[in-house]
Amino acid sequence: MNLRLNSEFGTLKAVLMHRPGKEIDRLTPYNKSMLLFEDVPYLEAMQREHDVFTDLIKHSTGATVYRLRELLMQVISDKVILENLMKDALSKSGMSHLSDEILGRLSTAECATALTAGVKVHELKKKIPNLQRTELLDYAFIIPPSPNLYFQRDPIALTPGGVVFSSMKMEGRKREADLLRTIFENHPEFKDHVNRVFPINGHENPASIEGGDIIVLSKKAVAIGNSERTDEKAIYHVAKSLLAEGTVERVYEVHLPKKRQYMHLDTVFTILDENLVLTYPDALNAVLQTSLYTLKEIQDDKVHIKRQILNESLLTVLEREIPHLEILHTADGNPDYAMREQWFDGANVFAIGPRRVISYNRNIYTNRALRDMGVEVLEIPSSELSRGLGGPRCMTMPLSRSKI
Ligand SMILES: NC(=O)NCCC[C@H](N)C(=O)O
Repeated sequence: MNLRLNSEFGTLKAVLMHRPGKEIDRLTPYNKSMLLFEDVPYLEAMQREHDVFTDLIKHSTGATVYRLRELLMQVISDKVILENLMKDALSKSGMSHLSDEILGRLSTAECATALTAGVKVHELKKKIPNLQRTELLDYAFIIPPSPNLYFQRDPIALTPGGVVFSSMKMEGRKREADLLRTIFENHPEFKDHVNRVFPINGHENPASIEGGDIIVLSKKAVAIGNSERTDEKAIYHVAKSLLAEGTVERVYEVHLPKKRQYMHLDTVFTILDENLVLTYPDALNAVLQTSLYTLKEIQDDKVHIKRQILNESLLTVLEREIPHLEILHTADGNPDYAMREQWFDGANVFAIGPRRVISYNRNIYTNRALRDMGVEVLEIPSSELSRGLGGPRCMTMPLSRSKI
């Protein structure tokens, strides 16, 4: 599988998803904000909604749906990989020294759960009865949970030039990128197809970037949101690496308001066809300052890029990149409904093919506007999935699409 994507709307052939699991049950009214949720979801209902979503993708496209948990289990059957992941997960609570003891008592499936849903002290005491660490509270996490894992769009991104492994901004999501990177760099199905664009050197990188901020405009152009989650430093490095690779010729940095409802660029607009974009009303006209990175020269193996501040709206930029551009506004531009539906990711539909999208059923005015425009809209239930504030695009990581 060639891990590069040239469009946002080519017919879907393979996608990575994560069915919400025990990590969701870790959310309480007290930790939900820190873990980036608006409410405490009802896990079983959430799983039912997610199953509808997955089945719909399979039946409407015939695409292969890869499951994060299965890939993780396959990868951690290698003891060294598991040890590294476990030590790293425990390091956040200063407990790496417990790694061998934990690994000696947990099955592979239990390890996968520990790495995604976290582990609490009282749970560990059941497995390791002589663990008497009085300084630790029974209900404290020894490994923190990753309840946002079902938003597979964010820990990794595929571009025309290769793979970006995110460096997540928020503490509650940092470990997701480590899991995904370990999977893609070690799983036999993927490891030989990863051309890593970011991070460039080693694991540690102080810059932050999340997949939801990366939108492929065409084979030659990529837009990256400078947002609540993604900073200028990361964009610079990704731009440099992409431009040096040579497929992409233009990288746009789009400044977004640093607000939760616009947390990533894909909360503001998505591309549904070669010339159709769905967007929150006026977002493209707003003063979203945009910079353009292009390649200056490569001399003695040193890559030099040029950054140009563009005094034009994102709309003008998109019109240049996407010939005959048509713009569709969420809720057909009605300000109240657009605002309500923006909160539940109205613009964040998932394109499974040209003018074919999967959308939350709750965004009724946006879905109506899409259908009026001739877009096929497949709806999924959204009472629980939406409590984490992310839509169908956020929940999917396309790995392969038909070429445009
Ligand atoms: N691409 C996206 O916009 N993803 C949604 C992520 C929601 C998650 N609760 C977060 O705050 O990171």
